[in-house]
Amino acid sequence: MAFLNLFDQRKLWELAEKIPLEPLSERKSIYDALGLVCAEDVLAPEDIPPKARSEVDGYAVRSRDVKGASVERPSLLTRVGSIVVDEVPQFELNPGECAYIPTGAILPKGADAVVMIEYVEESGNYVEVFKPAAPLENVVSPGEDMKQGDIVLKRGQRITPQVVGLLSYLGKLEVQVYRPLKVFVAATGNEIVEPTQVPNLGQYRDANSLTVWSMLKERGFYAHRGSIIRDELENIHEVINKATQNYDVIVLTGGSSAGIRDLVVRAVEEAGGTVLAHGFTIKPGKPTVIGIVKEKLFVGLPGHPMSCFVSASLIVMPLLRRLQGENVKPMPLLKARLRTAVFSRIGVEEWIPVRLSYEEELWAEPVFSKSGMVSSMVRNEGFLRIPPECEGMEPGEVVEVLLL
Ligand SMILES: Nc1nc2c(c(=O)[nH]1)N[C@H]1C(S)=C(S)[C@@H](COP(=O)(O)OP(=O)(O)OC[C@H]3O[C@@H](n4cnc5c(N)ncnc54)[C@H](O)[C@@H]3O)O[C@H]1N2
Ligand code: MOO
Repeated sequence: MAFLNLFDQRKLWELAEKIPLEPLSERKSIYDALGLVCAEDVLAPEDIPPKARSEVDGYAVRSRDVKGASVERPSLLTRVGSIVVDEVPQFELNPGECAYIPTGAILPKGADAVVMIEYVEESGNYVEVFKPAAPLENVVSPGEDMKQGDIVLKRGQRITPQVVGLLSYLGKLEVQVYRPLKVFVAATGNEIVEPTQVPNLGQYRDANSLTVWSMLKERGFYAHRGSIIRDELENIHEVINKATQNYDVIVLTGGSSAGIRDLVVRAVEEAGGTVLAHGFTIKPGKPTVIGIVKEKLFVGLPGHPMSCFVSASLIVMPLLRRLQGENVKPMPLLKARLRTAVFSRIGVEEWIPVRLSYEEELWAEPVFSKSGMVSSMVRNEGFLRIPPECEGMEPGEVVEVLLL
């Protein structure tokens, strides 16, 4: 009987270990690498900054000279120069001396702090300083940002816009990245028709394969959507077999449950594959299938649109990102106070769509939803987590919410 032994979704990485996919890597321009996963440790080629640099517009000083300075008892210094932002100062500060310095410029020798321009008054060659400056105040020391040889980007880190900026700053214009896994996605179901078609009564347009295809593309995977597959064992296993020739991952939606038309598990076995898990401890998303066919990953997602989306978010995307070489961190959960009571079944981690509002603190209001409803995918702003050991939660309780 199906679903007597549910796989604990929190042990997903144990499944990942059993999947024989090794991502290949290639060198790419950093400007074509956004969203991909870094396949090397990138080291800082030199100390950054190479010389002490001012963080503000002000006066470079010797901190000792301005110790105890105040409006009543300013320190009087001699201005011996004015530094230009892209030049190395050619003079040194002796005791009692200061120099104008703009934000970003290199400090002259002898200076160890900068006083912001707001706290000084200049008259002729003299400068009155009304505020003390601690050693290194308003200064970035040599190598304080990055030391030569520091790992600034780790293998497994995703190339974000910030990473593109950092690598540009370092002049590292190419980076080794993992090649995106190639994923084949298709919907199964005799009642499912193409989005371009007008459905008859009892037919519905395909939402699922396009939700998953979009999620994959958003995360930088190479995703191809195949045409809708009829609920016939022969058809399904033929599509799986063919897809294993060109793709690393095959994702089918629908037919994953226990009904007579739910043929996905049988099709995996017919294609010579092994089912590693059928049924997970999450709701929606329970009937998810994970298997291996011809050394490729097979995923069967539930047909109910909400279940398909939740399973794709909590199982498929983390799993594929991990197999893609990414160092995947647990998804961050927000704390919110629950508006109305929710109930659940022990042993299952339930995800309830919620709307969020802010009244002194964050509040989560459950949104009415059923797994088979399509609008629930969009009507919510997050998912409230009911832990497996919990039967429900009371109004006012602090709960965890995932933003998807
Ligand atoms: N006797 C049992 N019945 C069901 C169980 C169970 O444990 N025992 N589990 C339920 C759960 S939970 C889910 S989730 C669904 C999943 O079923 P399937 O994966 O077999 O999905 P289908 O039967 O193919 O479709 C379900 C539903 O979703 C609509 N659908 C399917 N594909 C699409 C698509 N691409 N786009 C939009 N909508 C789609 C389909 O028309 C059906 O209404 O099973 C429960 N049953
Ligand atoms: O687990 Mo199903 O995925 O609730 O609707």
